[in-house]
Amino acid sequence: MIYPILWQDDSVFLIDQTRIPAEYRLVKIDRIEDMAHGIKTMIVRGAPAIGVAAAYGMYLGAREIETDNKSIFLEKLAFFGQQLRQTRPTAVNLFWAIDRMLKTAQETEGTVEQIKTVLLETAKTINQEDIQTCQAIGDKGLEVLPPSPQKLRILTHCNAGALATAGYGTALGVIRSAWKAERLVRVYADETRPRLQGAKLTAWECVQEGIPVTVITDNMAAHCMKKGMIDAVIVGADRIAANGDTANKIGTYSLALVAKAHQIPFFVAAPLSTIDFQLATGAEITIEERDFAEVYQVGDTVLTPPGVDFYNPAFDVTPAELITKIITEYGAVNPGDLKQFQ
Ligand SMILES: CSC[C@@H](O)[C@@H](O)C(=O)COP(=O)(O)O
Repeated sequence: MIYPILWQDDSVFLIDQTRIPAEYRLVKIDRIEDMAHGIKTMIVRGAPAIGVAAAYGMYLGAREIETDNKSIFLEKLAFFGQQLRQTRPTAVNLFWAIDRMLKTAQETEGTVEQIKTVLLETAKTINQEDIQTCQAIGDKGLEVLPPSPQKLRILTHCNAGALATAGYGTALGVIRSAWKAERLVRVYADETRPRLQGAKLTAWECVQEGIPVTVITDNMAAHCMKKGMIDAVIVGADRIAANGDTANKIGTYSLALVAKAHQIPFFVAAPLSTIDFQLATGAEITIEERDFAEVYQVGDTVLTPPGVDFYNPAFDVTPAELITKIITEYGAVNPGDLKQFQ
């Protein structure tokens, strides 16, 4: 099993996702600044993984605070929370984890040292819970996959796998469960421009587990569907509004449109911590815009002539009506029925 975030010898170790598949390297993180940098530069990425990393980041910040005074401690901890909140705006799990750590600190009785111990335990719990949640999503997802054909060909976008969570994955968790249940014949992985999480990370995870995987460029999906090569689409999510509108990696929306045009079921797999009930619709979701360099170059190779303008939104919002089911750890529901989880 792949675990992208490990707590060992009083430090956090992250699998450096900017290096895979060329190199498997662990980065040791001891300070909150380094965790904030790791999230911002995508050494760790994927909504649930960012949440788990932020939880450990809050503990790393907490242990740097030198005071016995609880009010001063809480004030400094809130400041560290602000630092982490500024790393990436779209994945709500980041904010969810920071808020949970702050609430735990506020509600814990005892000395500052005791609160620090409880915060470490809470970060470890968030880590463990996420692995169990993903396994539950995998099992629940299996129940709603199309009954035929027996062996499915599933298309996914970006990486919503073990690397994007504490382990097992959401969309790729359902795919893993389908593989174990002998309901899967092949994964089609969109390469996912501009950062190529599909070509690099999803393909790497599938190869690790011996799951047959075909990488296609993003603009091949409609063609593959028309040729009858795809039975279902499963993607992850970064933030889901109360009405089921779903922000996920850029390109997810067009994939949902072409799936609808070909009458192919389109599933979103995500934990409840990805649902933001404070937002009525997806129009309110903040979309991260990233460095233009991600668009104008691949590796060190510049693709475009000088004098060109660029636009680089990292996510888009798929309207709820294009989503067949949202698969959570408590079961799969119609996007309009999320309120039952509030
Ligand atoms: C289980 S991860 C779900 C999403 O976070 C994933 O699909 C995605 O869009 C990741 O984006 P990234 O920019 O790589 O963090």
